[in-house]
Amino acid sequence: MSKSEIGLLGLGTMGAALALNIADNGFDIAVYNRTARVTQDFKATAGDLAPRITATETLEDFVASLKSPRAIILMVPAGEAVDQQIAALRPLLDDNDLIIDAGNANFHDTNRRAEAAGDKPFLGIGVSGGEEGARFGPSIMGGGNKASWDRVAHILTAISAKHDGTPCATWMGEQGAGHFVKAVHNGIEYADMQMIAEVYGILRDGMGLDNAAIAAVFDRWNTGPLASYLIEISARVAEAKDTDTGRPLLDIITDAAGQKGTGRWTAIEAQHLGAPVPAIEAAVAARNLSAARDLRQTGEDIFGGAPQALNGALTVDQLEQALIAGKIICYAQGFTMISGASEQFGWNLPLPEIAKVWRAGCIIRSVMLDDMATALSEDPDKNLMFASTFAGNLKATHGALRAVVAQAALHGLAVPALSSGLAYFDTMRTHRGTANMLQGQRDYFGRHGFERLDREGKGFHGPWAN
Ligand SMILES: NC(=O)C1=CN([C@@H]2O[C@H](COP(=O)(O)OP(=O)(O)OC[C@H]3O[C@@H](n4cnc5c(N)ncnc54)[C@H](OP(=O)(O)O)[C@@H]3O)[C@@H](O)[C@H]2O)C=CC1
Ligand SMILES: O=C(CO)[C@H](O)[C@H](O)COP(=O)(O)O
Repeated sequence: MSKSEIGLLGLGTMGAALALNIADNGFDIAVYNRTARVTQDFKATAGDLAPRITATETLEDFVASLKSPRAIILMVPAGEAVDQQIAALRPLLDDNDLIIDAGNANFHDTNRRAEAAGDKPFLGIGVSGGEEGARFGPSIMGGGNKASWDRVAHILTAISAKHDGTPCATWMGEQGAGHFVKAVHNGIEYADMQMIAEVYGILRDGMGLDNAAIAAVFDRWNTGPLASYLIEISARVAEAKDTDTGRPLLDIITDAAGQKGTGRWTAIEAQHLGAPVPAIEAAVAARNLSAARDLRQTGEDIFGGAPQALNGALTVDQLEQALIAGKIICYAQGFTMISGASEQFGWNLPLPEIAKVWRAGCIIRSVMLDDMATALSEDPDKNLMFASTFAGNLKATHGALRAVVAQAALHGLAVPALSSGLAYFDTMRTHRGTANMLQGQRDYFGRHGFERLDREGKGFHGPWAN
């Protein structure tokens, strides 16, 4: 039997879809899964693609079924599972065989694994698009040794999404660069989803729209500047009916969000980098608070439920404008963070290419990313809010964002991501800020010293110093 060009370990939601995508693009692939029955079922249901798939039930057979030098994709949960599989595979592999971690790894882990691999090839690649993207074309953010990327680039570009014919698969930089970019992608995903959820809350609780009407609003927005995968699927979620009860699905989904950690990694790393991403931080906090359902019930019992009807205080068009502004502000934060990491880690991350690779296939794909790619190509170092296209958009929309945040506050409708975005925007257009007070306080209690506007130098103290 002829040997396969590539191997894939981990036939869960993403791995199975990715393996079919690889086979569908004409590559012979060997697969292995910890639970052998899953492998058997996978091959049995692969239909026309089955002849391209070699199903194996031991790691030894898996490795033996691959062409040398081998390339093996891991698609298992982040953390220990990746380390376990690397440890199990390495003794069976030759020194120039390539291991590719294609799951959502913390980039610090990827850096560590790349170090530990030494001269043995190792890549960490971020894959986005959910199950459908993995099956028919994900967005791929590669990281690690460039020569190793080049060995498999023909496969990764073939299986990736295409935007106007351009593959959405790009090498981002050494070591954990690909997983870092994927984490920021997911952080932006969290913020984008949170802002849509906040607007959904206003439509539902503030304006009294039913699910069908909310779906119609999202569908309409999906034909304008907000056109994106997340707006599109929000309409589908809003209109869905539960197959058991026939009730609107949204009405029976528990209001407690799960999370696997990528948004949290992004928020933590942003703090380390000193490149804050408040919209993403607000989105992570909102997920954490959503999970505290009992506590929220206690709050409602004590204070009464917060949401009140808006009685015409806002229009649906203002919500659309607010979401446009919030989205620009949130992406400006994400790209600023990427820029900070690029400098800090010496990665030279290609910001315009990152915007391009997110234009198709991934969860945050949207028409706006095309304009972002253009703006970043013109000046990758400029905060996106200040690029002429987006400055123009913000001038036209920030009034609506302000109205939405203000009316939401007055009517007990929590909008943490939108309001943090507005605060970021206002902070970033205020030259004379308020940190002079912080510096005065720090000097008062700790002799930390301050700089003066009227003199050169550092380490000045207030009159309390003596
Ligand atoms: N779902 C999504 O939308 C996306 C997920 N990802 C990332 O892709 C990776 C896989 O996710 P997903 O496919 O959703 O996960 P699933 O839970 O669907 O599948 C997990 C797979 O990993 C295997 N596995 C779990 N633990 C181990 C272990 N200790 N050793 C060996 N194999 C193990 C499972 O095998 P078994 O059958 O034996 O349990 C299964 O094949 C994760 O890193 C995830 O964050 C990335 C983008 C999108
Ligand atoms: O990477 C992804 C999409 O890009 C995964 O779907 C990820 O699981 C989403 O994150 P979380 O589970 O924390 O919501």
